[in-house]
Amino acid sequence: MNYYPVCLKIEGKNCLVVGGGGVAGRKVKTLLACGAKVTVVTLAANDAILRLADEGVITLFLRAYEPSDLEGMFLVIGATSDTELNFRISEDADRKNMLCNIADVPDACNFILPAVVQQGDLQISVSTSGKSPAFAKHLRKEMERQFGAEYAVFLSLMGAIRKELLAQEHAPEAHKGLFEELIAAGLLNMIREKRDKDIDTLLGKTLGPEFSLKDLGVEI
Ligand SMILES: C[C@@]1(CC(=O)O)C2=NC(=C\c3[nH]c(c(CCC(=O)O)c3CC(=O)O)Cc3[nH]c(c(CC(=O)O)c3CCC(=O)O)/C=C3\N/C(=C\2)[C@@H](CCC(=O)O)[C@]3(C)CC(=O)O)/[C@H]1CCC(=O)O
Ligand SMILES: NC(=O)c1ccc[n+]([C@@H]2O[C@H](COP(=O)([O-])OP(=O)(O)OC[C@H]3O[C@@H](n4cnc5c(N)ncnc54)[C@H](O)[C@@H]3O)[C@@H](O)[C@H]2O)c1
Repeated sequence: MNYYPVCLKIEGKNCLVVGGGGVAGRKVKTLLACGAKVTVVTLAANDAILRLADEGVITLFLRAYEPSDLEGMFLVIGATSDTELNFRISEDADRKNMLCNIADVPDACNFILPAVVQQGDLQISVSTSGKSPAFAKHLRKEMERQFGAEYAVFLSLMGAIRKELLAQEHAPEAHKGLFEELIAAGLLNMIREKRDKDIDTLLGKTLGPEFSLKDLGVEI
């Protein structure tokens, strides 16, 4: 079976995590990093989760899970040590057509989590379709060595250029060529080697004199 890959926008959305141990803590962290409004329901919570609740960053209910906890939630992640409960959460979510991930129980998930390489706005997700999470992690670590901080700067610059061009006119075909030219000319390498003068020359030649690192507000 093929999983359908997506990038979910969960900013401002209510997301529920059931469980309060180390695994739940990791899921809470990634949900928060994507701007979700996180609620945790758990019998007991570890220090990291208690601290987030004290700081008002998450909503915490220290009690057993109830099906009504799913009301108004965009997605649910189950990370409890109770196998029977994990399947019950999955069935409740299924009845509501909700997104549901139960940590380490692919049969109870309608989405699974990939290993993620993150460098600024660059995200590379690795999934083995559940065949080997350990290998997904291994590839993530290998790629983290390959994709350094220059990719984050490169995407800031490409994003700023693209915003400017789109504001000027809507000509996707013309823009596409310009982006390809910048990439083919080795802009990424220039950033890696901090060749700011060469970058300004390339931007001026390809896009026009009004394009420079300073004008675009990007520091390398
Ligand atoms: C990628 C990552 C993301 C995350 O969890 O956020 C993730 N698992 C990670 C680590 C990891 N998990 C496990 C090990 C021990 C070694 C091993 O078993 O390989 C390690 C390695 C370690 O910890 O070192 C145990 C394990 N995992 C699953 C099962 C059950 C089964 O396969 O049936 C069992 C056996 C439980 C048991 O023994 O009973 C199932 C799933 N784990 C997934 C994701 C989904 C498929 C992802 C894919 O398509 O590859 C899926 C299907 C569902 C899900 O959980 O979403 C994260 C790495 C993050 C990172 O570091 O970058
Ligand atoms: N993906 C991974 O990396 C990974 C690694 C280890 C374990 N796991 C899986 O995730 C599960 C959780 O792992 P953990 O290390 O965080 O376990 P843990 O024992 O530290 O935490 C389990 C949590 O579930 C809560 N809980 C139990 N019954 C509950 C109920 N009825 N209602 C609400 N909360 C309840 C407990 O209070 C506790 O906070 C494990 O059982 C295992 O299946 C996943």
